[in-house]
Amino acid sequence: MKISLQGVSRLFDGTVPAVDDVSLEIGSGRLVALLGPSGSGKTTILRMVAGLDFPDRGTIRFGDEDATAIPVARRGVGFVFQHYALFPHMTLAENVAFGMEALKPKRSRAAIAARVEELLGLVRLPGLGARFPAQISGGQRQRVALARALAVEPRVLLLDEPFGALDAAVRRDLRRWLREIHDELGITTLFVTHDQEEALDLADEVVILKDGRIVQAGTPADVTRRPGSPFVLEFLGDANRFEVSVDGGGARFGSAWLAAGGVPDGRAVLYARPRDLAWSPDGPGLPARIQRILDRPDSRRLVALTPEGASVELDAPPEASLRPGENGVLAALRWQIFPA
Ligand SMILES: Nc1ncnc2c1ncn2[C@@H]1O[C@H](COP(=O)(O)OP(=O)(O)OP(=O)(O)O)[C@@H](O)[C@H]1O
Repeated sequence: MKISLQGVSRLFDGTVPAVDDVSLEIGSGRLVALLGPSGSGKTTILRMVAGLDFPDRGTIRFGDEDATAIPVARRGVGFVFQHYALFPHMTLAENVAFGMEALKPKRSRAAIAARVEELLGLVRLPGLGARFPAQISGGQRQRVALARALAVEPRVLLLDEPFGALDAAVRRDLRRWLREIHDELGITTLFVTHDQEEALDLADEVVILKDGRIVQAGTPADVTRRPGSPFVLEFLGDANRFEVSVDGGGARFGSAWLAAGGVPDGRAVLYARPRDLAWSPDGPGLPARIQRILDRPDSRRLVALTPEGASVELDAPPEASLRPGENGVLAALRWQIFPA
């Protein structure tokens, strides 16, 4: 089921739109993430797709059908929200069966019981139907919430920060698991998160929002390799920012000359992520001094200070023999320049 939004706006108080002229297509069977800072309009878009809220302008189509004014009960969507808790007084099986009792045509009790067991198996919790929500972990509860959302055979699955309340390791596990389930079922899914890593790991396509507008959309590879603006570049991950001056297609970076293709002459901003800078004892680049060395399980990070007092972070190979206080140069391996 393809979903399309055309020129959708939502004004709550009539002044600043929470969602501002958003046009977006979610291809059938795709998993699309809405990513943006707090207040950028993600939840409002999701609620309008669900039929829990309605646009002031624009249309929402499900396939060829105009769904803009169809209420939630007739829209055929399943949702999982961070705080859309399971019913605590019901067993897991009763929670999953909850929406199925209202399905038409009516299912027999045996058919419902069989489907509940099948769904608990799908979310990798077979045989736990008799337990209560308090007797399972937070991660398992969100898996049951997904089984409950799937029980009504939705045409579309909507997830709003479903793993937001869980710790980092559990979130990573659930992310992989959700992707597997999605690949198994192929159900069109819209996922809201403010966690860049989650969106990039999980989605076929990432839609980045700011102040109710789409600032960039594309595959994870597109948006990370070709961020269209300083906002997207900074929002997607750690980046060092240097003020430079572009002159004749290049910019000076210490003693190095870096290409600035397409950027007009004048003041500009150069960005380099920690992995895009290398430390070397000498050679072309920006002079700096190592201030701190941060050894982490998956990387080694240097914090270096330039003579102007700017603090720069860069990755270094774990085996390099380096010491705080050492002088050297920052060499740029990859960079991006935007007009200031
Ligand atoms: N019911 C409402 N009445 C008035 N303003 C609202 C309402 N719901 C949301 N807003 C406003 O709309 C804007 C977008 O909110 P929304 O919840 O969609 O953002 P979000 O990107 O999902 O944020 P978060 O990540 O914090 O959940 C915010 O400025 C918010 O204050």
